[in-house]
Amino acid sequence: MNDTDADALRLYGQTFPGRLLLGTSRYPSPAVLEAAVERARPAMVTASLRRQAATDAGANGNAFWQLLQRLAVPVLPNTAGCHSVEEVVTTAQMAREVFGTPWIKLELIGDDYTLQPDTLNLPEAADRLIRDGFKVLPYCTEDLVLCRRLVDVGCEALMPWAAPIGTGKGALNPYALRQLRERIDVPLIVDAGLGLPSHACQVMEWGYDAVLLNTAVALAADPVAMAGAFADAVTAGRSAFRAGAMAEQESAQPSTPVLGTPFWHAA
Ligand SMILES: CC(=O)[C@@H](O)[C@H](O)COP(=O)(O)O
Repeated sequence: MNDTDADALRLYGQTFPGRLLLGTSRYPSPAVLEAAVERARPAMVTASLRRQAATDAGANGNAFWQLLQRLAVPVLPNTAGCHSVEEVVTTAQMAREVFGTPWIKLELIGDDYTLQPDTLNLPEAADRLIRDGFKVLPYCTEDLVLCRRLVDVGCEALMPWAAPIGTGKGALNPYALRQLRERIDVPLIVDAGLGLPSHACQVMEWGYDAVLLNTAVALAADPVAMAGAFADAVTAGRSAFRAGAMAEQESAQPSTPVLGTPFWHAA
């Protein structure tokens, strides 16, 4: 086992080869999506039972399923568009049948304008899914108490947002995200709102375990190149985290200390 294998992402006891997860919506074409996935080699790709419709990326339903199979990347179905616990449970059960996987990205939307998760009902939804045998990755906010509650009901990994979905703003609340990283022991995947590779690198430097993103790649002028840039940024951020960052200083510190007498004055 080399160093990379030893540092592999582990979720619910399963090992993944990378730390970038990619969404599959809003690409200019299925061919571009395929090329972006080949470039980034994501650990998982998300798929929405409800939204992956004929109009999405110009693909019809069947073509999309065939494309997913060609990609040969584990699929993470999501419950995008669900507004109640009952809707979540039904959608997740259908997704399990269709995609043949117990993995589910739990999305329970509480506000249609901000697409903010319904933080009050999320633990109940997660609890129901876990009791039903799902491996649940809940899309949540950076609220520490909510995250603890999700862990309490059995979530073995969480997906706090950086910013609202599709905004590309990067981490809006660095303080809370860093606190969360320090206070929660399960793997944390930053999901939503990352717009630049530097945003992804930053959260990885803070010790986040992975990132999930869609819009920043799909809507880039060159999605394939941007997929590669994000993959590189995630790797760099992880390496920096493992290397251990220096402590910030409040004042200048000479990087070349001046000690003793210069050798040319010594004689
Ligand atoms: C793909 C997916 O699951 C999205 O719901 C996810 O939240 C990505 O967000 P961005 O599009 O902001 O990257």
